[in-house]
Amino acid sequence: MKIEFTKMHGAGNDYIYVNTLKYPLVQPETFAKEWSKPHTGIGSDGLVLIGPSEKGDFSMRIFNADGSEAMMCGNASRCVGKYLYEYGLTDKKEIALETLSGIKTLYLHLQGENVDSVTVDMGAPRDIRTVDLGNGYLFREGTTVNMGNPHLVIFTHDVSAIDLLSEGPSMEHHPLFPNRVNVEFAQILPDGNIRMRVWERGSGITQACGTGACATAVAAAFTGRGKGKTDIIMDGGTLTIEYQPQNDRILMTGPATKVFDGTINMDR
Ligand SMILES: N[C@@H](CCC[C@H](N)C(=O)O)C(=O)O
Repeated sequence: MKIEFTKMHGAGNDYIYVNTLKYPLVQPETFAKEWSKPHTGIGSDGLVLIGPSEKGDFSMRIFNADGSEAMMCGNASRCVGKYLYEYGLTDKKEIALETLSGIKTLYLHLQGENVDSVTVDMGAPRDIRTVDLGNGYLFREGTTVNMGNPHLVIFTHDVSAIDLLSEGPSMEHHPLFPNRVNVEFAQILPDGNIRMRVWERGSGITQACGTGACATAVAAAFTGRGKGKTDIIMDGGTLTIEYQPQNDRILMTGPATKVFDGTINMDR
């Protein structure tokens, strides 16, 4: 049996996308782990399943590279919009996407026949709090924001100086977060935009994180560092985040890029 997949990325956050309307996958956790490996698999930050929905137009499920399932993925939601439109599953330019953290509305921006970028209504941030990380860590304080999935945002004067490989896991597994957490290190730039580097729960260092970019903009506003519409500049690209506290919602805009199509031979 063969399974077709598409490799896509949003600002460098790369996933393997499978249309489960065509290829229903059992045990996606195992495939997420196996296929995400860089040397022996396809290489990715995880696996995304595109499926049917009774509540929206389509659904999305997201599995990290370690096989754990996440409730939401900002970068993948934009790529799902591109996939649905360009592979002819819909001709809508406004799509209701069901995720484990509710319906997210995608607004597709076309260039000719192709989807160039997507704006996602990410809904309302929750659980916004200042937390004391305690002694024995590089940073004492952080801000938690739940964007459907949990984030810890830590502001610093120089993100380039952070050793992500050691600071990331130490925060992901901090006792304050029994379900682990995604970690963003953020630096406010002179123009008010934000440089951010991320350690993702279940996937490690990634080039970008959509929910993390939203969490960073919210944390900046919460701690008096923010502005309404902010560019979050990550290692793999930039997302524009518009936080509207009065409407309790966040709009995320950014690119969606196809890398290649492939086929996996399951009989090998
Ligand atoms: N890359 C994502 C978030 C993916 C899930 C995350 N690692 C989690 O476990 O919550 C994004 O773009 O939002």
